Amino acid sequence: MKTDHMPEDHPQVPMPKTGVLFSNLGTPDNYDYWSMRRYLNEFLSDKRVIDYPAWKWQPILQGPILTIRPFRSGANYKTIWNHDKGESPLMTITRNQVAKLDAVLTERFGEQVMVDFCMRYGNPSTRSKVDAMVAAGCTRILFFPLYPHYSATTSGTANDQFFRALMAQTRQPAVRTAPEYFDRADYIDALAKSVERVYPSEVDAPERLICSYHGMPERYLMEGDPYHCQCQKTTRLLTERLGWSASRIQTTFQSVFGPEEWLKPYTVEEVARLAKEEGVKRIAVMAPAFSADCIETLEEIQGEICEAFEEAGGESFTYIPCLNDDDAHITALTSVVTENLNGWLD
Ligand SMILES: C=CC1=C(C)c2cc3[nH]c(cc4nc(cc5[nH]c(cc1n2)c(C)c5CCC(=O)O)C(CCC(=O)O)=C4C)c(C)c3C=C
Ligand SMILES: [Fe+2]
Ligand SMILES: [Fe+2]
Repeated sequence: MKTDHMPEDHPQVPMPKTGVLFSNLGTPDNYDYWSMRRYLNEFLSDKRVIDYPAWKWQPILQGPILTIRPFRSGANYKTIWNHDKGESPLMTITRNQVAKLDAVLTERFGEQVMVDFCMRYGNPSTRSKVDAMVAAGCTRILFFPLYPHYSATTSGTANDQFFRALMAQTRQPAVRTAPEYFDRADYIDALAKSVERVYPSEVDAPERLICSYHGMPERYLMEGDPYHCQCQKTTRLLTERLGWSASRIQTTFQSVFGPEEWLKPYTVEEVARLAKEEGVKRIAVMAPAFSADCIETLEEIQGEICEAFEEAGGESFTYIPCLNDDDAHITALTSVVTENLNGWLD
């Protein structure tokens, strides 16, 4: 943008825009040892994720964990890798979601809105996308962590990284962060529709529907992280929306890491217990804490957790995919965005 009173050598001032920057967890650039090591090192060095003092944790992380885990996790990533695109499913799905959100938001608000995504760990980095938005003229940014539930280990650290990126800006934009949306009717409705696509009514339903949420150390709940309570509420609201009997739908937590007690019951133990002790033969599992399918759903749920159920005597295991780029999901996310742009873009 140029105006008459500007001297010839005045820096270019772009037309002001409003940015909507979605943020997901991040994923390795590849599944080889060094890509995995780089990703896990960044992730597991984050104090919001693992809060032990560095003098105690770093020797363990840099020693045994980053020697062994990159091989193990790399082998798991290889089984789910999107070889055509050369990237992990989390990356492909996040890009597809954000392309749809961009189309809807641009149709609604025109070229004054700029929509993009970044990752908390790895690429595209939060810093690079904040730099790009500011350079493109965004004088306002709505930052949107793509997690339905708030946890300091996910949304909290995503926001931290956003604020770190702002520290580097000469011309800081005005900013907002989007709130969690675990109890919104449109998000619950999107979850319910994903169940009803597979089981149109309770008559068709399996003996149990397991809502398996990513876990975290129990200690974090005691220290005030609201994630556990928000997960429980999502299951309750989903049960009410589906109209199924409450005893058919359960909450469990997966992906235990390290020696501490994590939120319970553990999914892998509960599905085995159901088969062994209650004689349950048919279950379905869904993962409402994940906005996109990823290693934890495609490999852990459909691999390890499914095997635990079948080895314990279970016969039918169905995985209900995450909301990904479902239309109902895009509608729910668009509503959260438009509500949080209120007064900026109408
Ligand atoms: C070690 C502590 C971890 C905590 C606490 C944690 C919380 C947490 N994570 C998600 C969402 C995702 N996690 C993913 C992968 C993943 N998570 C951890 C550890 C913790 N997560 C690790 C070590 C990994 C890497 C995979 C592995 O090596 O096994 C992913 C998937 C990434 C992908 O590329 O597909 C997501 C998404 C939530 C919602 C959450 C909240 C409590
Ligand atoms: Fe995780
Ligand atoms: Fe709780």
